[in-house]
Amino acid sequence: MTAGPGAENATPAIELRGISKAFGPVQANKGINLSVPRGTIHGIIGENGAGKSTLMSILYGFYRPDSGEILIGGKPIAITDSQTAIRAGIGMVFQHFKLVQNFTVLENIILGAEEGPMLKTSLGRARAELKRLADEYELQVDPDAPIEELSVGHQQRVEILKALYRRADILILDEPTGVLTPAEADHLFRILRGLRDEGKTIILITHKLREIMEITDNVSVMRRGEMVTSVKTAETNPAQLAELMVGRKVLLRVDKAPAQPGAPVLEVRGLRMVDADGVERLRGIDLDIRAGEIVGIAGVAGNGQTQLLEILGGFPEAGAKLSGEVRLKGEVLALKGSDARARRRAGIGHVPEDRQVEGLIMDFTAWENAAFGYHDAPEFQNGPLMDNAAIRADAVGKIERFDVRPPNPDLAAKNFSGGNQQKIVVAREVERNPDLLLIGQPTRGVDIGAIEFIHKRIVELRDAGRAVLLVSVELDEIMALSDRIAVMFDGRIMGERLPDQATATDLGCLMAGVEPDGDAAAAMQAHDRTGAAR
Ligand SMILES: Nc1ncnc2c1ncn2[C@@H]1O[C@H](COP(=O)(O)OP(=O)(O)OP(=O)(O)O)[C@@H](O)[C@H]1O
Repeated sequence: MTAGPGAENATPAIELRGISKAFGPVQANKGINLSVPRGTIHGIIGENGAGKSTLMSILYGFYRPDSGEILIGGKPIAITDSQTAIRAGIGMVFQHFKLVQNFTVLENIILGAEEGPMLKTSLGRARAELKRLADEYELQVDPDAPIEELSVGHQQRVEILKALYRRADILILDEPTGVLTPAEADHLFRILRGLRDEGKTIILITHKLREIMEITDNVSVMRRGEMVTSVKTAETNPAQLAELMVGRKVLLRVDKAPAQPGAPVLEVRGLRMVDADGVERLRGIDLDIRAGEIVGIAGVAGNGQTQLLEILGGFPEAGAKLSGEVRLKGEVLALKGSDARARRRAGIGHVPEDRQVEGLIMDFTAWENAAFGYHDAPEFQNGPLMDNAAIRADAVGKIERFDVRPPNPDLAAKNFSGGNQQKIVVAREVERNPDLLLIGQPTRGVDIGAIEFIHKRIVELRDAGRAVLLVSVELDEIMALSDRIAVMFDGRIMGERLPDQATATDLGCLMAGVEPDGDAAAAMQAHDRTGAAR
């Protein structure tokens, strides 16, 4: 890939010199130097906790560096807050969007821009400007739709539009494709290339080496707070980047023997769910998982996978009406009410899709979170009391075995990087050796070294004769891990495939609600419709 037109310009768009930042004993950034040429897409990669988000938060004025200098367009600048960053032409699209959910698209776009260049614009002019940007950059969204009614892909469009509305020249995107469907990710990349080609500078943080190879001009690698190297993308390859990131060779595929399925562990019959608004989310699910097998559920987010996992895990949405039958090792599970702890006691481990909301209590420490849901287990009791020393000792072992960084059991969950938070949840659930492991988006936001590790643990659990239900929007992950693939669309299972017989096109059609023999155009339309749904 060649660099965009502005790449020859000698003054870099961004230059960081000797940036350092510590959080207590953790040195998140150590003397970072980085130069990003104008009109290029620059990838930043690194393991979880390497310091990428910290560095970008410094650039966006969220944190002040302890030392070092920032130059934008060759001029030194003190970025004391995000308003200063915005005035310097920097826009940021966060991993967890910062939109006001019950405001409309237009309201979100103008919110906070009052102090910016659009100070005196009327709402009418703002609307016209939004339409112009949306047309020019193919970022169509309904200006009057409340954010909460948009799919995540469309919410991300709003974030990008918001930055463009503020005349951002430099756009930072933190893990932008983690929540997108493959089609949405392709669309995003087309937009980023367009922005680059008109001279804007883009920084892309991602764990996906495929994306780095596909879209970036240059890539910088961080490791343990330091900048290891910056290279031209055309002059490197995924294996080399993986090694630079992790400091050792990484297996970029899953190594597993054929499954040897045993007796049924999970049997789901005619499971239906109507949510509190009367919308039917599950329309009669039949699904079996046997001991020693991994069944992967593929599908575009929002087609009922979340509800299925939540119901099986024992915490259905409030007000949901459920019917059908679920058996675990032959025993019928009560569908009424919500009792995640009872499900865990019955032998169901659960790594929820959204670790920050359902998997962890963010203000609690790592050691408390490592036992969360199991704290009433006999080994954690001392007479009538909880044995905190035992819980803590157990957590220390998990942190060590799962290489959670920093290995500090007393740190609050919120102060770990996303990938390390995920390791805490996975360690807690996998190490209980459950009969059935429910695992949703296990490697979202997780670095490749840790992905390799988490995938290995899942396969080991299977090889120990356990059943695994995997839900992931990453088709690669589904194909690599599953012994059987079920595709969900609109609350139904559209079909099942064996991974060695399934092609991405075949699965893509089923994910769009169309039998693979069906009309391709209808498939695409259906796919677009699901993209717009929640
Ligand atoms: N507010 C904070 N308080 C304490 N420690 C923090 C804080 N923010 C970040 N850290 C620590 O700083 C280090 C760098 O974290 P950072 O989020 O920058 O990593 P990252 O490379 O973006 O990781 P990921 O890929 O998982 O998002 C980590 O060890 C993290 O635990």
